[in-house]
Amino acid sequence: MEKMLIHGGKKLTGEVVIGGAKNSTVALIPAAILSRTPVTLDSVPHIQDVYNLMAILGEMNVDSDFTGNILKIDPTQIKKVDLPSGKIKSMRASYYFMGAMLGRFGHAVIGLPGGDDIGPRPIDQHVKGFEALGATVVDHNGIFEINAPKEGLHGARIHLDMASVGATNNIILAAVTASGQTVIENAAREPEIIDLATFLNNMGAVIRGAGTDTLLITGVPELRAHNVHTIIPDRIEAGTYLSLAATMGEGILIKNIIAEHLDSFLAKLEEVGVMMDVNEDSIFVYPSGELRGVTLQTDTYPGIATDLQQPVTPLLLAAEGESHVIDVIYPKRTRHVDELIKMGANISVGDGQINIAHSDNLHGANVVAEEIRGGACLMVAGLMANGETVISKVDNILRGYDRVVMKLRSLGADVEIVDLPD
Ligand SMILES: CC(=O)N[C@H]1[C@@H](OP(=O)(O)OP(=O)(O)OC[C@H]2O[C@@H](n3ccc(=O)[nH]c3=O)[C@H](O)[C@@H]2O)O[C@H](CO)[C@@H](O)[C@@H]1O
Ligand SMILES: C=C(OP(=O)(O)O)C(=O)O
Repeated sequence: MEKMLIHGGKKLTGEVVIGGAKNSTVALIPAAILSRTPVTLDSVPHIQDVYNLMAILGEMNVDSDFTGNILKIDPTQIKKVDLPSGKIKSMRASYYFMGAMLGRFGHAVIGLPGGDDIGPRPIDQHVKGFEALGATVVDHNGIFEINAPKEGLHGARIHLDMASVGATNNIILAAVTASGQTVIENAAREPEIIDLATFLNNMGAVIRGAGTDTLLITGVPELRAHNVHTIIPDRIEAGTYLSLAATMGEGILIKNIIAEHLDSFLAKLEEVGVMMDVNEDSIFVYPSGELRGVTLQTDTYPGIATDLQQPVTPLLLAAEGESHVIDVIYPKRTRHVDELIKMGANISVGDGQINIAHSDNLHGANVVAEEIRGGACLMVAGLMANGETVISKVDNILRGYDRVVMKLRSLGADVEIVDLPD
């Protein structure tokens, strides 16, 4: 089995360039099938999720070519196919094919991945949105069959019970070609939603209000791509390298960052005592001096992303005093805690929060990346720990971190992917 082998304890220096946002990319690729003309995406990250989405496109007779950072998608020969199993079950974001196929064909059969790795992830708000647009949705034990009425989808007013990123994007995908106007209230405001809306608007869609909590969508008959769309930088990848740089860096420049997307996280890093120069599209992180424990609570955007609470944990282990992490989005996102304890970390879960005490003697261990950000946390901890760390289920890291081994090695890390028995 492929594992990540780390010999930790080495100080790191140099520069790293952040890739395109995974959470934009996994929405933009399904969105491409709404176009009647070929689509070109730039700044596409080299991550397993992209390769899996390309395989799904292939099943729909949609050719794609990924060279350098450019992904070309040709949906002109697309075929309406049901996707109950296979690659579609390899990632959560497959659910975007529901909205995209509903918008393109008025019909979708999509199997969703089972098992929860960060706590419950219902899609009731996606379903509520599709139904409001006139569709019928039947759940055949995890395979969702969705059909538009004979006359096609119609605009509707939809109030989301929570500001769900996935539901907001999925409803956008279905509504852009519905007849009439759709209003999404309590919409998610994440930058990746603005990226999707920009991409669709450039193809002729009419979406107003992206980035606010109210979206107005006026349906158009069809979409056509004309321009290359450049994906926004991955703020979660950036936050992970910021945490690493503050923990183990001897001066690291992180390039291709939109600092505004990380505002609340950067403020928290400053509270910890991290010294940074925030420039127009890069951040330089100085070697850390004294670091202080803090209380960190996740929130929807512009709050601190749940996807950063695990990657920042090693930094909090390095800080003096106690830290507390409260994840209100995914309270059960704690699978990294037992693994960190194997490495000698003083960390526990209790009272609905993660309690972290200063741990200055982390040691290497055999640990498991049960999910993407838990895996990123173990990777940073492994780089910090003395001795050898072996991370299994490394595919969970590789599915969302662009060329991570190459990037870490360029900073001087001793890290490689190796084939080791379980
Ligand atoms: C591909 C992608 O973009 N993934 C991100 C997206 O996931 P995803 O879009 O799946 O997350 P949501 O924003 O939908 O989930 C937020 C919260 O709402 C709940 N909920 C959501 C939908 C629903 O129908 N019913 C419901 O109860 C979820 O259980 C969760 O507690 O946003 C999450 C929260 O920022 C991030 O951790 C993920 O990295
Ligand atoms: C949970 C995440 O991703 P996904 O929604 O793709 O599972 C994540 O990126 O942290």
